[in-house]
Amino acid sequence: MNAPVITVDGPSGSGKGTLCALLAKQLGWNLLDSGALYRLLAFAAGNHGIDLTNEESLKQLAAHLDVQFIDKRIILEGEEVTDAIRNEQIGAGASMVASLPAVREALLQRQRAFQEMPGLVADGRDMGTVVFADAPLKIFLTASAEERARRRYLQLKAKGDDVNLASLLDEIRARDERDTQRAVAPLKPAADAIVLDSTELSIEQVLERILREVADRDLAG
Ligand SMILES: Nc1ncnc2c1ncn2[C@@H]1O[C@H](COP(=O)(O)OP(=O)(O)OP(=O)(O)O)[C@@H](O)[C@H]1O
Ligand SMILES: Nc1ccn([C@H]2C[C@H](O)[C@@H](COP(=O)(O)O)O2)c(=O)n1
Repeated sequence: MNAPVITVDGPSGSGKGTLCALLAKQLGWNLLDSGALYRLLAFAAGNHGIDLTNEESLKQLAAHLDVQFIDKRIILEGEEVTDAIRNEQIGAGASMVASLPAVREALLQRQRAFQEMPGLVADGRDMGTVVFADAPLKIFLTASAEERARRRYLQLKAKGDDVNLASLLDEIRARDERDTQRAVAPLKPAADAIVLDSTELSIEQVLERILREVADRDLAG
C-alpha cells in the first residue's frame, strides 16, 4: 500500500511551509519541501557558473544534485546552505529554473521518493496537479499579494534583513506571474483541491481546518 499524501500548493508567502511543517509534526509524517529543491538547483547553478536559462546543463545538475536533508539542515555538495537559500534572490532564481521542462522532469523521481510510510505532507506548486496527482487530500493555500508581502516583510525583518515592503510586493507579483504562466506544471489548484484563502486566517485556524479534513477522510489512522 502506498503511503497517503497531503499536498499543499499555493503562491509564495501564502504560508505553505509553515503550515506543512506543523501538519507533518502533528501527524508524525514525512515532509517534502519541493521548493527547496528548485532553490538548491538555482544556488548550485551559481556555484558552478551555470546560466539560469541553460536548460541542458541545469538538467544534468538537477539529475546529480548532491543534497542531504538532515533534520532541519540542508547540505549541498558538503556545505550547509539551510539559510543561504532562503532569500528572494534565490527564490526568483528558483522560479526561473522551475520554468524549464527538463529540470522539472529531472526532479520528479527525487520528489516521489519522499512518499514513505506513515505518510507525506508535500509542499509546492504542482504537488496536487502533477507530482502526487492521486493524493487523497489536496489543499491550495492562497492569500492576497499584499498580505503575503507583509508577512514576508515581517519574516525577513525579524531575521535582521534590510527589506522594503514595496519591492517585496513587486517581487511576489513577478514570481506569481512566472509561476502561474509557465507552460509546464503551472501553479494552479488541482480540480479536486480545497482552496483556502488565509488572508484573514491565523496559522492555527488554517491548521485546524486542514486537520478537520484529515479526520473526515480518516487519513491519519
Ligand atoms: N495565516 C498566517 N497569518 C500570518 N502569518 C502567516 C500565516 N501563514 C504564514 N505566515 C507567516 O508568513 C511568512 C511566510 O510563510 P511561509 O514561509 O510558510 O510561506 P510559503 O508559502 O511557504 O512561502 P514560499 O513558497 O515562498 O516558501 C512566515 O513568516 C509565516 O510565519
Ligand atoms: N513544486 C514546486 C516548488 C517550487 N517551485 C518553484 C517556484 C517557486 O517560485 C520557487 C521557490 O519555491 P518556494 O521555496 O518559494 O516554495 O520554486 C515550483 O515550480 N514547483
